[in-house]
Amino acid sequence: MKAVHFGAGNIGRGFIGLLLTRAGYEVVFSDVNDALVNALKSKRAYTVSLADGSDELIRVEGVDAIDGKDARLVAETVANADLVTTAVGVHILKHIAGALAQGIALRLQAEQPAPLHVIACENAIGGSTQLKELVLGHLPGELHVAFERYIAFPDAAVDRIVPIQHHDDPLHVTVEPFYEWVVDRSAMLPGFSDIAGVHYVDGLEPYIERKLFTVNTGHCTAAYHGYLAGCRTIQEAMAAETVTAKVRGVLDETGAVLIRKYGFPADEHARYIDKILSRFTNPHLSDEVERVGRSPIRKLSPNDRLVRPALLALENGLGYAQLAAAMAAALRFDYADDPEAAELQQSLQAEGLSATIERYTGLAEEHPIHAEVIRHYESMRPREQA
Ligand SMILES: NC(=O)c1ccc[n+]([C@@H]2O[C@H](COP(=O)([O-])OP(=O)(O)OC[C@H]3O[C@@H](n4cnc5c(N)ncnc54)[C@H](O)[C@@H]3O)[C@@H](O)[C@H]2O)c1
Ligand SMILES: O=P(O)(O)OC[C@@H](O)[C@@H](O)[C@H](O)[C@H](O)CO
Repeated sequence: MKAVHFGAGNIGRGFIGLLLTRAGYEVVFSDVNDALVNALKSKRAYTVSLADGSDELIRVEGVDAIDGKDARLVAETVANADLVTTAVGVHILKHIAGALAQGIALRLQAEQPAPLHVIACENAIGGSTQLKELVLGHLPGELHVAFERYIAFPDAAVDRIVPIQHHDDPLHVTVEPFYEWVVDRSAMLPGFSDIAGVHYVDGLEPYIERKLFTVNTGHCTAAYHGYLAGCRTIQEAMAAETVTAKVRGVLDETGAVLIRKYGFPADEHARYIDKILSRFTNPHLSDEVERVGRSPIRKLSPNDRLVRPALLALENGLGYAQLAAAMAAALRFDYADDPEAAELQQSLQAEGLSATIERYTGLAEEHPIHAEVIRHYESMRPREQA
């Protein structure tokens, strides 16, 4: 069985590639980073270590790579694959959709096309569904019926903390021991053999919302407040009581929303939160706040980890003050090397606070959460300069 995986980065190598090879797939990575592609092509293997204090090295074999800039090669590889996965970043999906569509069009030329599953492993609600819409936009109308019949895009939730890597070996990756990959079975075609290690469910929404609004809401809260407090890593941020209180605060708010919406038992959800907090403080990981806070425009967008749970809280008469404080801290994330952070700072300067909140969060000036974000923003100071 052959899988094409878009994105040979941290989660691509440290989670999806590792799990798929263990499940018996040959994995061809498609990436635009020439150094990564060349190293994978020449070594056809890489190593993974677990951040658990052990020295164990896991060797991943049965991998190859192709140049993601070569659309024709990508399409041919997709045409002959049994599975396609992605971990490129949700904002990059539009850039891979064209070559993926070409590969799908090639498959659909066969008299009896082989079914294909495409699973986007991105931190987003409905990532595969978003990719499906992008791919459909590249396919002529006469292929749409066959496309719906033979190509499936089950949504997924993926969870494993993989920081930016700093090793001499550019392919080596250190990952936390914990992992979870949940896939929506209801969107799959008949006859698909389960991938060992994947948890299939019939409704993904509770899983993706629980993951995004707990792991990722808590994580970005630690990153943004930690950044303002001058912390370098999430581990440092979680050692600061003022930051952990804010992380606990947002997780209480999202927890109340999740319990109300999905009926998770409160004690079970409390254990889920504790487990996540212990993952953030893993002493064997060093995860920079700039990685976890990256792309603040995406993180402030209406359907993502801050605004969406705050809207759900408001709708249900629940609290959202700490979520609003995390949004305010995101607006103060002035890390110049992050293009989205730079754009936000520019908008704050040029348009002012209220217009920036409205433009990027979708919360209009008269919205109660908007006022709460302003209140917190004004009470915060910019990052202490080193
Ligand atoms: N790192 C984590 O802890 C983690 C955990 C769960 C989910 N995720 C999600 O996984 C995705 C990837 O995150 P990451 O941390 O691995 O990022 P990363 O930057 O390490 O990896 C992304 C890779 O995609 C490649 N890429 C960019 N444009 C491409 C293109 N057009 N075609 C092919 N490849 C392209 C990049 O070169 C890079 O190697 C994101 O959506 C992220 O939210 C990350
Ligand atoms: O990848 P992002 O930018 O959506 O979020 C940053 C981190 O919170 C994220 O990568 C986590 O490490 C990951 O989602 C854990 O499963």
